[in-house]
Amino acid sequence: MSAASLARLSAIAAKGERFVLGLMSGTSLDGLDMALCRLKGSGTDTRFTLETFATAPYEPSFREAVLEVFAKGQVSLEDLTLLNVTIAETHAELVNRQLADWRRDKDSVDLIASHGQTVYHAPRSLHGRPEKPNATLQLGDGDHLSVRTGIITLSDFRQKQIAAGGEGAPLAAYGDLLLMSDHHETRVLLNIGGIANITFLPRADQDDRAFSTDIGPGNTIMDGYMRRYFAPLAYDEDALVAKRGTVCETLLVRLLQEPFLKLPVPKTTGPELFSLGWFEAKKEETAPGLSHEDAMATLNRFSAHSIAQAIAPLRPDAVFLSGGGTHNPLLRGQIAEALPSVGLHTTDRLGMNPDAKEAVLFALLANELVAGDPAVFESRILGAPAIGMGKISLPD
Ligand SMILES: Nc1ncnc2c1ncn2[C@@H]1O[C@H](COP(=O)(O)OP(=O)(O)OP(=O)(O)O)[C@@H](O)[C@H]1O
Ligand SMILES: CC(=O)N[C@H]1[C@@H]2OC[C@@H](O2)[C@@H](O)[C@@H]1O[C@H](C)C(=O)O
Repeated sequence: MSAASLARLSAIAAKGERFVLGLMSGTSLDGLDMALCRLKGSGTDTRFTLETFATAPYEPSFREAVLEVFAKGQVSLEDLTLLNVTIAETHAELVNRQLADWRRDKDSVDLIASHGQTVYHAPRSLHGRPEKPNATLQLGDGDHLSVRTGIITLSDFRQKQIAAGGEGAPLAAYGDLLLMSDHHETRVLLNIGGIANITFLPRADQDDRAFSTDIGPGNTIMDGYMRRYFAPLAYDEDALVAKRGTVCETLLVRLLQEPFLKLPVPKTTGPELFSLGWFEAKKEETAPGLSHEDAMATLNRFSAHSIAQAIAPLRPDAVFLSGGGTHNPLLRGQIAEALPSVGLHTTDRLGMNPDAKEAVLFALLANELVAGDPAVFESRILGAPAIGMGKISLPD
């Protein structure tokens, strides 16, 4: 660790304005989201501008390598060890290429904020062993990213949150609270990625606390089904397949009986639970001969229904949508129909690009670690400790 790098870090912390590149690779494994953010100040005084955003799609071979271990109970330890480096090297290469594309010098980026790739999420509610801890594993080591890009990198944000008593996810509440809450409007921010999650942001005169929670599947089972039966398609673009099918009500009722959906909030989950295997077992029990189109129609309705069911009791004034599910017209339409008295918008309306939102949230967490005060979160978020998150890697 050189004194020069440490001095640079404290100079960055002291600046009035920082450029932070947020990196997010979610459960859909479609690519690396990169959000270059300009952040002024910190805490509730944070002012944010999205300078530019891009998603670099993954090569099929990279994606397959990740899928070898992704959300699996048993894997090769050698594969896992190699992937920790491969993911970081791949992300570093994508960052270097993207910065060149944007004609941004690396010295103009103060920090990288890297989420890494979740390969296994194991809160107690999922592993079911009360004597064991909450745990989660994100690969793509920050040291490799930092050395290969030459940029100070903050990474692995979830571990400290678990150490301080959380489940390590969702972390969205921290950023949403600082950037998106409103004095006069009770908001729900709904992100539909592989898994769907919400952040509840009560208006000032409400006694409730803010919280983030996973609520069930977004696209992950639909994507799995498409990859299995409609290869080489990786997802149901514009819901073309689901729109051709009819919902199987018996199967839908069976899917909605999943105990996770009834657990109190906040809670987290992942493709470890909501997998293609989970769905196919229930389909075999209730509707073995179902056509692929009907299966996709049922899955689409299931995501919409479980999402609406989680939001309705919160009685928000407005819901703001982000994530890849924003682009699925059938899913969006069904959510809107199931919540007739609530305005459903995308986060565009709040000045936030819906595809960039999660990458931005990690940039914001990095900004808080170097320049913020965790006390700003004290007693404000249910189930989420007031701490700064992220490990610091220096390039030399
Ligand atoms: N035009 C479209 N039509 C239908 N679905 C789409 C469309 N565009 C994107 N999607 C869906 O969005 C998914 C990608 O979403 P996103 O990038 O938000 O997920 P993620 O960040 O990987 O997930 P998570 O938030 O769970 O970690 C795709 O896999 C696909 O299912
Ligand atoms: C363990 C993990 O990576 N969880 C992700 C995933 O993707 C959506 C949902 O499941 C959410 O809990 C989380 O990501 C977002 C960014 C979060 O922590 O807020």
